[in-house]
Amino acid sequence: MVEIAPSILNANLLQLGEEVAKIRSADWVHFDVMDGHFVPNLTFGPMFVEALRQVTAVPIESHLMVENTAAFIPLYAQAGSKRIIIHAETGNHLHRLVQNIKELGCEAGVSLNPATPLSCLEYLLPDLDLVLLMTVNPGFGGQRLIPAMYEKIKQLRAIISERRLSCKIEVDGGVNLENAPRLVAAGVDVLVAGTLIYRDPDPAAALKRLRDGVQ
Ligand SMILES: O=C(CO)[C@H](O)[C@H](O)COP(=O)(O)O
Repeated sequence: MVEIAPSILNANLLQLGEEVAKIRSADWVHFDVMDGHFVPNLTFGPMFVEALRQVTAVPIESHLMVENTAAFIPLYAQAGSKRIIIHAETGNHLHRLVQNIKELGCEAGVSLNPATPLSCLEYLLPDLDLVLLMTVNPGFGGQRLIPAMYEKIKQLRAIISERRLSCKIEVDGGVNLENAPRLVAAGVDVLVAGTLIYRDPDPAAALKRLRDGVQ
């Protein structure tokens, strides 16, 4: 079963509670944390996770697009994230950071920017619950998926299968109804979708269309 994780980046931020209520059939709420340094945009602090947790039963995954990853992990864990995803490009001690996430009781994911090779995860893959492959350069919603990422997904799927690992593959950026079946065929388990869902006048219907298109 493919999982769907709507990104609230392009939701109506003045009505965030209502916006999240519209995606109650989602598997995850994808929460984009940007610090204005690692990416050229700035978004939500941990208090937003805490507030959203009061109004939704859908688990929250926090995607930390920040430079100081070590400092932010505990804040987003304590705020109630079920999964924390950090960037390989930011961590000098990626293995230690992944262990920190797990010690705090969260699932651990590592994200790779489009230009970052899969090889940097060779010794870490068995420890991961999820690898998030960025299919756009992070920072903004509404970009086009980079076609070279299909091959990257296939290669990661082959490595996970060959090594008999249980780690899931998630993709983020430019997911739409046309490319979603191809992404799933390449080996994706979890689709992040922001613009597709929240730029639709009926986010619940958009979520259902995406799900129906890939099941
Ligand atoms: O991490 C992100 C941006 O860095 C967002 O989750 C992503 O861009 C959402 O993409 P889209 O709006 O294309 O669905």
